Amino acid sequence: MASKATLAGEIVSAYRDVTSYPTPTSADINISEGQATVVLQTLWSQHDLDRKEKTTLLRSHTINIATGSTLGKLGPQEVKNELWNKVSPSGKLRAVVRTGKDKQNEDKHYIEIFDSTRKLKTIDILALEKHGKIIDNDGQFGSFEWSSSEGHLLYLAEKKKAKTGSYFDPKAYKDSGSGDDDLPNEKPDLVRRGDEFEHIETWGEQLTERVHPVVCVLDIESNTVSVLENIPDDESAGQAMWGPDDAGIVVCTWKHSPYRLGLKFCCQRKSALYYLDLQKGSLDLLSQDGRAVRFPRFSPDMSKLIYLDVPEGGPHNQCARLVKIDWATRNRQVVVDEVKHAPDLEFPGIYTYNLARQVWFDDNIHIAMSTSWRSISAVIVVNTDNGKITRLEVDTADTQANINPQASYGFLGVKRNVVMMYYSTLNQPYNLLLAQVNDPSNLSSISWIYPDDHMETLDWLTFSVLVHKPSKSRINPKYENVDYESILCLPKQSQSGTLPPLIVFSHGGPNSVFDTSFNIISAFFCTCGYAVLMVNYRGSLGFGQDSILSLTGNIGTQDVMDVESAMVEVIAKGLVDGSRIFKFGGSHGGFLTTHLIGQYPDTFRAAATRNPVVNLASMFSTTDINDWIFAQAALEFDYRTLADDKLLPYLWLCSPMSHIDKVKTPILLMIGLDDKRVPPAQSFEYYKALKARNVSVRCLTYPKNNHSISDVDAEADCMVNTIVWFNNHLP
Ligand SMILES: CC(=O)N[C@@H](C)C(=O)N[C@@H](C)C(=O)O
Repeated sequence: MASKATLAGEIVSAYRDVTSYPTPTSADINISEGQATVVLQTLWSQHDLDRKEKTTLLRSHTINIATGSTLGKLGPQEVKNELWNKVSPSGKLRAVVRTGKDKQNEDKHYIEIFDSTRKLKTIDILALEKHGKIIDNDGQFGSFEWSSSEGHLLYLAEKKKAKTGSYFDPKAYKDSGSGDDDLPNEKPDLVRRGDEFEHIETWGEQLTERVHPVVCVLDIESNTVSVLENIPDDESAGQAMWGPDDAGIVVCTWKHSPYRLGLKFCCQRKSALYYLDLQKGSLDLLSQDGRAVRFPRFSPDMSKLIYLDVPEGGPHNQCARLVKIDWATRNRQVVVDEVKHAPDLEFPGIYTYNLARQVWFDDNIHIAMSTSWRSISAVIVVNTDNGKITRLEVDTADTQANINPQASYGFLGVKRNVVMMYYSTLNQPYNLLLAQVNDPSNLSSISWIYPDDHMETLDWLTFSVLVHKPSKSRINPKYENVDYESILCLPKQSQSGTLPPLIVFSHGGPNSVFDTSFNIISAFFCTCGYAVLMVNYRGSLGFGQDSILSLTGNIGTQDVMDVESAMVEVIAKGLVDGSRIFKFGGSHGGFLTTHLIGQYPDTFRAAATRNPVVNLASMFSTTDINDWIFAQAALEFDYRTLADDKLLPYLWLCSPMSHIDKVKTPILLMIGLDDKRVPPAQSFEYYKALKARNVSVRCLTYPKNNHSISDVDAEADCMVNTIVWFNNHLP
């Protein structure tokens, strides 16, 4: 791999290198009772820079679980146009949701059923006109589940939309009964006249196609679809699962009224977990009032249901509780509570944006999941009877395994006690690992199987995790003991012995976290000769709920100073060149970037930022999550709240814009023109203010890109331009 890339061609090829490593996204295992051979199928995501898209790759490993030997490998092969692909509980059938277009270029969704030798049937599902598009595995609403009898499929789809037309269209009628229209009731295909331009509320950033998801059941025998009607019409449904004996379903819902607030990255939204009894048609609330819910999962014997909850409202991601419902009694019990403070390496609580579909071991007692544990992504096994938590990881004393003690792990699922995971580090791309764990209460002597040869270690990057204690003046009096961390990545030492320039990288959220997993951006910056300091300032996930709460009401000061002091500590170690410092980060990380160049105008050579929050006062009325501003500013929010004359001065003072007159640092602004979270106007406001002050600013705009600017070509352009911008400002 490259040493230092400086020319545009070298930078591009460095980016190609670091994006050539795929990331595992899901796994499925086929294992028959009593058999030693398992077939592990994994899906991976990889950038294809030439096709300008992310490709989904399927890999298949046949493994003898007793000996650990890999008997065969297939793939990677590309998977296209599949929304879901799921094997039935017996392993005999497979259901696929496939997308396509017809000759008129209209969207098609097909459900295809296979057995082991042939395709049994294809159902043209949209042609049935029962609902809109089927929802994919979007991490928010989508689920796709075989019934235990294998006769039905449960999934989420958009509610069927009424057809709308113009007042001037002779074929259009209005069915609301309020207008002056003659409405032939027998008309099967009503078209609502005059509603064609009605505003449609959506679930916001990255969920702009989600309006009103409903639960659907397909009867495979008769090819008929039922849309379940017992869920209140004012609630969108998601994450549906079959209950015991297929007699009902459990489902999460999110209320529409008074208006929808964005759901992406927002685990605290008002929501409920219900049981819908299909025979009685009744709907029972399972979750606790005032708690926001996610990820219901039944135990294999269907006697227990677990899910995660956090308080409703407040910061957008928080320490979650693991809750268990005993199905027979419907008794609800908190298995793992919120952790307020976790000194040193103690368990800091549960933090996750996702939960694997298969989390239960066969004993119906233990579950496994990924969670942030300070700056590491860990896999934990939880005893749901007594709440005992054990970390599931490779024993680093096992020299044969040769795994870095700071490695991050991700959990893919468990089936018949075969656990599927992956690990990686900042200098080692993702590797699979697998183990038979017959006694989940004893994780001490697990024989891990590595289905692939170990992925190479990238010798041009080294990293270390640093702990930072806030200095006396920076201690938060309400949360005195909260510390924080950063991860320092160093590029290969230059032959001349000169110290590398440093990029100070802050994450967004602010309630998210950097971990030691392989990170394309940091690897890329290091290949280009820069050291990277990834700062998990107070407020990051994985450090206890107190850390999250310590930041509310202190954004723009506590987080800014945490980042600046971590940087000063690292410079003092003499590992980086303190005279060549750069700042990078997006969203709330852009808020920190623009704050830092305003509050420390002589520190940074240049800065680059993606969709930065620059002015809370003007963002309030334009973002899909106006409550975010209130939560982070520790102000009460209800849906009627406005940024009025009392609040505006405060919001202004918390904002980077209030420091604009001090800014001297040249800055690159990268803007997703379809960003609903931090609308483009934020960056344009900053751009104009800098132009008017004669500060060097360059602005790149990415049409059809949202807040994450994650289209492959757009992301690549951002990364290469960032390094070119920094290189141009190196002395
Ligand atoms: C909750 C949320 O989306 N906050 C944004 C302001 C933000 O910082 N987003 C992060 C997750 C990002 O990196 O885009």
